[in-house]
Formats: sequence, structure tokens, C-alpha cells
Amino acid sequence: MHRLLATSAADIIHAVFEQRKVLDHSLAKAFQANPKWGKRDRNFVAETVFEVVRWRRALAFLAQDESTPALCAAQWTRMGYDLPEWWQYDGSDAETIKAREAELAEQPRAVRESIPDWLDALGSEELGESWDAELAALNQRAPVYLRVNTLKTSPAEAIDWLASYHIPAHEVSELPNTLVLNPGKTLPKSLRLDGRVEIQDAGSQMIAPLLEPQANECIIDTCAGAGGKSLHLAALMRGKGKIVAMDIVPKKLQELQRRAKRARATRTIETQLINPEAIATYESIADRVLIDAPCSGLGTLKRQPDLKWRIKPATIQRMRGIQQECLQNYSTMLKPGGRLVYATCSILPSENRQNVDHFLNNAPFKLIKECPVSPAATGYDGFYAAVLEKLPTS
Ligand SMILES: C[S@@+](CC[C@H](N)C(=O)[O-])C[C@H]1O[C@@H](n2cnc3c(N)ncnc32)[C@H](O)[C@@H]1O
Repeated sequence: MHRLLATSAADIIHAVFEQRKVLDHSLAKAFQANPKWGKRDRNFVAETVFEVVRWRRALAFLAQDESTPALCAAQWTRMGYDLPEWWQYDGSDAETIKAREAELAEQPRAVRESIPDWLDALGSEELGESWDAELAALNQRAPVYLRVNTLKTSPAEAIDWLASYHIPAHEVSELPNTLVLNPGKTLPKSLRLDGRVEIQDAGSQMIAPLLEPQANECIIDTCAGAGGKSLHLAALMRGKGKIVAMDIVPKKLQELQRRAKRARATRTIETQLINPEAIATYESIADRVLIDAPCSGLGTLKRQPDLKWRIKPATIQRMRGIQQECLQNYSTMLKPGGRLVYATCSILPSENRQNVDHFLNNAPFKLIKECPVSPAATGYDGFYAAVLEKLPTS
């Protein structure tokens, strides 16, 4: 074990826990600042950081100490390393850490599965018995899924192209145009910027097809962000028709434009800052509307385990308010008879079905179907989508 790598990993973890830094960004910054780190070095730092953040409470139990150096010691013991003598920390020695694994299995779920007590209670209250399995699934490491951009290539060609860079990729049998990389494999930046494939979780790839977009229609993606689903819609429409990608954050729309260019989707996708004037301009215009609402993100904990330590009950409460406003305000852009898809990357019914029920009580829509994506059942990130139809005006 290299001292510099061990210290760098601990510094990132400390920043995530103490300064509420975002894990992904902090790791990317460290990689950028240390271009000489090889693949193995990066893997060591990334695995240490991700697993310590994911298993914070379980590791604290094993090490009998909550400090970052002790958590790292417990994680490295789990990874099979001998703890170097220069690694100073309070808490149990390696033998005790190993011995306490058996006792860990007897601890309450919030400790075993490493989650704040309030969040464990909320999950249990909202999901009942299925929370156990969902939480366990959300603690698994996530492979990288790719969406093949059919505006530029086919799954077979994309597999060959990736293979020429020594990146084996396999088709996901249940989803068209979806590839998965081998565990631990990532996509280098140069390939990410090519536009032939997009990194997109398999669960996320299940949302755009629910709109059943047809060529030459007008589709409004109201919370488009940097465009993961707008780009998917453009591919499903084979580049024919119009997608108006809206968001409240201009920077995200600028990134969406760059991605659309790489994906050969600029003729289909136009961007528009969402505000009352835009909503009025598009009133009853769209054939289909997607509301991929801002949410707690609890379905994506395997990719961003830091979220569970950052998020607060008040944030989830605030999200529910925003979600209801999005449904109320953005559904007005849909034509009568048109299709609305409301989606989140949360598995909490209070961000999902409860919002839909609240909306249905106040607006002329009917529920066609729901599509919950369970991490436990699929191994994908957790998502939820409801497909609604706007009733014709009488
Ligand atoms: C779940 S993310 C969207 C992800 C995106 N659709 C994709 O597939 O990559 C939610 C987005 O909603 C945006 N947002 C937050 N509040 C909003 C609001 N009131 N109206 C519209 N968009 C909002 C955020 O900026 C964020 O980009």
C-alpha cells in the first residue's frame, strides 16, 4: 500500500464527511491533480473512498471508532491488506476488526447496512417489508451501463468499437441498445465524448420508451438537465420531430447542447429555459411531456453513497412540494389526449405514487400504468415512472 494513495483516499473521505463534498467530484478532482496515478492506483483510491463512504457505520462498528483513519483501517482489512505501521489510527487492531465481522451481522439494520437511523425508519415506514431487500441492493456496487446512440451506431458496432480499446461490453438481453461493462470497468473520457455511447443506468434507460415517442411529434422534456433522456428520446424518434428540452439551470442546458452535437441530435433537440412565459408559449402544444422531476435520488445510492449522509428529511419534504408543482404547472403544456410521463430516481412512494394520486385528484388526467424499477428485482438503479393521459376537454 502506498502512503500517498492511502492519505489521498482518507483526505477525500474526510472532505465528504466533514465538508459535505460530493464524492464523485472530489474523486475526479484528485485524479486530475495526480495524472501520474496508474490504473491500479486509481482503483485503490476509488475503492477505498466508495466503500468507506458506503459502509461508514458498519466499519465504525468493526473498528470501534468513527474517525476516518479507523474506517479506512477497517476497509483495508476487508480488502485483504496488512495495515502498514505508518497508518496511525485509534480503534481496534486488524485481528479484532476481523473478529467483529460475525458480531456485525447481529447489529440493527441501520448499522449493518450503514444508513442514518432516520432514513432507515423512513424507508421502512414507506416500503414495509421490501425495504430490507431494496436497501441491501442499494449497497451493491454498480456496473457501468451504456446506451448505444442509434443515431450514430448499432449495438454490434459499438461492442466492436469498444473492444478495439480493450473494453469488453455485453448486451443487456432485456433492454434494447443497452450495454454493460465488466465489473470495475469504466469508460475513458475520450470515448465518453465520442457520442456513440452514453453512460446511462439501465433503470434510467427504461423511462424514455414509456413516452412511446413517434417520429415528427413535439415532445417536451421539462426537467431535462444535461439531457440523458432527451438524447434517448431523439434516438427513439430517429432524429425526426422536435424535442424541447427545458430546465431551470442554464449551465445544464448548455451541456445538453454540447452532448446533442456529439450525438448528432441538434436538428431534433432545442433547449429552452423553463419559466412562466415558456410554459404559456407551449400551452397545450406538446404531443408528449416528460417530467423527470428533481427528487431525493434515493434510487441511486449505489452510485452515490455519499448522498445518504448528506440528505436531510427537510430536503425530501421540499422535493415533494417541487414535484407536485412540476406536475401541476408543466402538464399544461400537453395537448388533450396527450401522454405524460412522471418519473423520479426515488423508490419512496411519497415522491412517486402519492404525488401522482394528489395530481389526479386535481387535474383531468387518467393513470395508464406505473413502472417502478426495483433495485432488488433488477440490479439497476431505483426509478419510478407513471404514464398518464390527459383527458380530452368536453
Ligand atoms: C432528475 S434531474 C433530470 C435528469 C435528466 N432528465 C436526465 O435524464 O439526465 C432533475 C432536473 O430538474 C431540474 N429542476 C429542478 N427544479 C426544477 C423545476 N422547478 N423545474 C424544472 N426543472 C427543475 C434540475 O436542474 C435537474 O436538472
